Amino acid sequence: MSRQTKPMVWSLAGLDNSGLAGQLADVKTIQALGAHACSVTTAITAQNSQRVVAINPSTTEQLESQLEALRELGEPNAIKVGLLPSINCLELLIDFLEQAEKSIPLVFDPVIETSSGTQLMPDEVIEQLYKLLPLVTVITPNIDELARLTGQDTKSIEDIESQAKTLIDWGVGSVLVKGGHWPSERASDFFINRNNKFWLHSDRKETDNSRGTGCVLSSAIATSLALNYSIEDAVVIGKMALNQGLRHSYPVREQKGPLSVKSWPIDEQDMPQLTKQYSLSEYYFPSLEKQILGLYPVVDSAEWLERLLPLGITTIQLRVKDLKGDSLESEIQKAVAISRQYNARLFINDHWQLAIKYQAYGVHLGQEDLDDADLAAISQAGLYLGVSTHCFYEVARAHAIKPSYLACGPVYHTDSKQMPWIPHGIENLNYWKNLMQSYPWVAIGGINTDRIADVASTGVSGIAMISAITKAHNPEQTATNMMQLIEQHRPRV
Ligand SMILES: Cc1ncc(COP(=O)(O)OP(=O)(O)O)c(N)n1
Ligand SMILES: Cc1ncsc1CCOP(=O)(O)O
Ligand SMILES: [Mg+2]
Repeated sequence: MSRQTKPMVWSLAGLDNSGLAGQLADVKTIQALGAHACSVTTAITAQNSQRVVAINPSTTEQLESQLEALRELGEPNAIKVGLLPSINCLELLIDFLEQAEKSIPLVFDPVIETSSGTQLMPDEVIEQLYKLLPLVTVITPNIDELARLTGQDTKSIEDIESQAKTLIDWGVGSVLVKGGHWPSERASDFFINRNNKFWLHSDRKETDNSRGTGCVLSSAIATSLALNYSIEDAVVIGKMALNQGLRHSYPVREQKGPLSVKSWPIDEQDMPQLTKQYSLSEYYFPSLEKQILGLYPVVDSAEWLERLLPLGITTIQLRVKDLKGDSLESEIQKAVAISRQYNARLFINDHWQLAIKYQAYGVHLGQEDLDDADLAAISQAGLYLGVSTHCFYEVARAHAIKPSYLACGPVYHTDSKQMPWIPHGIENLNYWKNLMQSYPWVAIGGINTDRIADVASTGVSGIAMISAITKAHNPEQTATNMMQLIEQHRPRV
């Protein structure tokens, strides 16, 4: 008997008996992403791809008994809320959430109308929604629903941003405005909460079979929250599930059919591009193509380059945290000169202006560095770019920049830098590398002689480290051993 426990996600939504949208779409998505789905059916809607035949809201007794039965199973790890067809249903949900022992992540897809134009949520419920909003972790309106909820016209990108902010002011934790119906080249969604705001862009998928997109997106977000992902990661995973679902969508009896989510995201083509402003950048960073970065020491002085480059190391990073002004500039200038002498790829950490000034090979930037760096200037100067990533949100952000490599860390525990991240381990390193296959990957964090064979076996392009070399008893000997181990263990293609 398997003892594996799965998180539990409730779909509190309307049943669409044609299986195109609503609760059946939710349940299929939740299960495909690895959680256990439970249902509280708020209405039985009789529909097919052409029309809505009837909407039969569940009675108070039916709702209460479903909640009672599920409550005895234990509180859910997340709830996806869809159609709320009556005031009773809204009030029972609010009571349940207020009486819950802990705060339950709640994703609200405010389905007001079907895509064919039939109103599903009565006006009296829409008017009372303000009572639910402070209990909502994330709401996922489309443009029409955003306009209806805020009572304003949504005519521009600025309107989307300011109306989403209005929902935050009314107490919602986060808002994801779906841009699927917005007349733009890409399908771009806007996210905002009190700490962050960004856009998620994906190419539009040419298909008529797009029934249930909102249900798939919201239940994928709920499942990701149940699996303990942050809200930023959860919306990226949600968009990936949606894109995957669209790729596998199918017609039903030659009529418009549903999306089909098959599994946890495993394909780079489903990864959205994440930008802080609406527009996507148009600059370009050089590709490393088939070049293998190999052993990639991260050092804090030019003197280390003098010691390590004669060993045949081809990639190195200068990461200076304690110098400023002239002494910093002269260290970078010296390091660039030595790297040229050995024809090595020198990445400068953080100090992109000086990297441009002295024409280093490349720059390595973390996510915080990206906020201030002039990426257009780095690109124009022809420098290679490496970007640190730790999670879905950061990978999506890096994907919008298309750097020369992506770094994944910490792979193991590290004492060289304080970070909020749990180490990825080899399994997650493999996941990221297999997911984003068009990029060379660099592994970093806690890598040493004992662990380097496992890391090299993943096929990453570069293996970066600080302490295993700079704190070694004999750094030159250690680096030489590690280069041999990489050579022995890296997969041959
Ligand atoms: C190869 C490589 N990967 C990750 C980092 C970390 O960069 P960053 O997140 O900017 O943190 P600091 O190094 O600036 O502390 C790196 N330097 N190199
Ligand atoms: C800068 C950095 N970024 C992710 S892990 C790390 C530190 C790597 O140092 P070490 O190789 O000593 O663990
Ligand atoms: Mg940095």
